[in-house]
Amino acid sequence: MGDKGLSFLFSGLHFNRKKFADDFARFKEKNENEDIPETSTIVETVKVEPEDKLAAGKKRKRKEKGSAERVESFSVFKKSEPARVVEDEEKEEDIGLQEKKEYHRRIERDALSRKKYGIHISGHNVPSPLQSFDDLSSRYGCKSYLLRNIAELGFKEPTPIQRQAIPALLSGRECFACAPTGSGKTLAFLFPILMKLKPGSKEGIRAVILCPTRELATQTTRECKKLAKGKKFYIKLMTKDLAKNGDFGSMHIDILVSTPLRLQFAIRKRKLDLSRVEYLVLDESDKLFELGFVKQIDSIVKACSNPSIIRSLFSATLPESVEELARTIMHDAVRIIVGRK
Ligand SMILES: Nc1ncnc2c1ncn2[C@@H]1O[C@H](COP(=O)(O)OP(=O)(O)OP(=O)(O)O)[C@@H](O)[C@H]1O
Repeated sequence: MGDKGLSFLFSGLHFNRKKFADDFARFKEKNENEDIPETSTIVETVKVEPEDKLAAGKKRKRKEKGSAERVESFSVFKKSEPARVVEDEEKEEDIGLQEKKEYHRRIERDALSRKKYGIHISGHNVPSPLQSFDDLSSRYGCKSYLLRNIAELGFKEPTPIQRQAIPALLSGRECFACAPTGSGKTLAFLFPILMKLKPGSKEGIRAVILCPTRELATQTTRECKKLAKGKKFYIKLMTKDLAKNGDFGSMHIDILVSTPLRLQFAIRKRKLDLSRVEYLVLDESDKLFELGFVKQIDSIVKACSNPSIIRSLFSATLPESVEELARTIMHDAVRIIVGRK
């Protein structure tokens, strides 16, 4: 480092080299030994440059932006961050609060509606009952052909069991429904099946409806066909002949209606495959038990091995045996009782 450099920094100062000869020599020696570029030495010695540089940098920035803006933006930046967090939290709280309010309003509305129609439920998070058949399109995107068919059949309003069982099944919940004879249970389980299944699929049987008697099975098949009018659903009634001689491997069936004995026979003797069944309905389950079909039902439930199957039990009365079965075969079921148990 030359003397020029030093004298530039300390210009205006008189430096007595004689008086400080020793210090000067040591200072010079140190610099020469370290072999560090001049500027670094100055930085090291003066030890103010980093701050100065920072200040200079800041000044440069300040100049570019203008001081008023800088102060403002700085203070805005400093204050706005925490403020935004608070705002966000408040917003979230607001949304949370609104959701909670909406949730409680819905609970109240549902409770009033259920009271009005004599619907009693148990199970967690039970979907709202239908206010009208129109809810099916607004809430569940029901196809217009189904609503048209219902209108053609002269059904204007859903019956109480339909109001609660249809949304439960459409929400993918297993369902255990008890309502008096003639209260429209058939439509309550057929409607969600027709809404959810793709018609004319070649995947095999995807819905099984078990009825305690041949007459009831025939009646249910007829009703199902009426409701499905306009869509190419393969809806089959398990007749005696079909159970004995049916070539189920080459047959298209979407929905199968049967009595337990015939169905069990077809499973055993005709290798009927029920592994793709998505909906299994035990209609008039109280009668199914009265007639002693426990063993057959058991093997049918086993044959319907699809893990995502939705099982439902519909019944006019609720004996302990039916409740017991419901508990053993259902998961997270919604229990619906219309009127008195
Ligand atoms: N929403 C509705 N509005 C008017 N009539 C209806 C409605 N739903 C079903 N029905 C009619 O009510 C009658 C009884 O219905 P359904 O046979 O389904 O009753 P159920 O509860 O299954 O009786 P059961 O216990 O004898 O099987 C049928 O003629 C059916 O077409």
